[in-house]
Amino acid sequence: MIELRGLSKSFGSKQVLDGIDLTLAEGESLVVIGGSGTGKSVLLRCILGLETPDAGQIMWRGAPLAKQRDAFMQGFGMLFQNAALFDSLPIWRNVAFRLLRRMPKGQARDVAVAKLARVGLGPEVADLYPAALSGGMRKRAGLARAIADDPRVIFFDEPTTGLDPIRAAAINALIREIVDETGATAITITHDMTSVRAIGDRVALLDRGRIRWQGTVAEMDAAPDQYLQDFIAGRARLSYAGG
Ligand SMILES: Nc1ncnc2c1ncn2[C@@H]1O[C@H](COP(=O)(O)OP(=O)(O)OP(=O)(O)O)[C@@H](O)[C@H]1O
Repeated sequence: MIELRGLSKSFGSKQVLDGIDLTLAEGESLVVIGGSGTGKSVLLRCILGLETPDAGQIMWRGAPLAKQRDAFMQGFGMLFQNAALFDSLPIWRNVAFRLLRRMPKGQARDVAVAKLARVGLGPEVADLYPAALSGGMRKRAGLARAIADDPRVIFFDEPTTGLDPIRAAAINALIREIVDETGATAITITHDMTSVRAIGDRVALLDRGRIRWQGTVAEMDAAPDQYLQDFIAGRARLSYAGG
């Protein structure tokens, strides 16, 4: 459904992506992991059209994504790293942001309240402003916004950053349920191995601009790649310092 072929991107003399090949089937949940600064965000930004790759292609449903950008974005939802809610808008308007462009206010509000319920937030939250919500609730509201327009493709950017382990586990479980329920194709970027196991069908490890390893979550633990195993276990080696 989404296919990256030989995707490369440099900033000045720094080659960030160096020939990424990655295929994602419809309804699949892919988790991209990798050390800080390995280009995970740049990869997402290329798919979103916010960066122009130097080389390579991004295909969607068999044709170049760049030529179907509007159709892609219409069926797309995203949970941003820090939920990225608009502070000046009540929660329901944040959730209904896109819906308000194409349906009456009352109807958009009803959908927003239903999506909030799906992520475990009651109707009393709808009229609160983001500042009144805890970090976990903001994440849930961000998730409600991501699914408000029933997307076919969802990106989750560091979904558990800033949450305690129990709230992180709840968000991971909720994301997995939503991905299963909607059948949406999902790409998640994370450092959190608990998220990888909870959310992913497949994992791709990004290292020095390339996909160093990819396979199913089940294959990951037995994979004979030392760096992958150190990454999973959170083991440091001197050779990784600064890299
Ligand atoms: N617009 C830009 N101009 C110059 N360099 C950039 C730009 N965007 C990203 N980079 C560089 O590209 C590299 C990869 O950045 P990216 O944000 O994709 O890493 P990441 O894997 O998402 O890291 P983290 O896990 O820390 O969020 C970094 O060295 C970063 O400084």
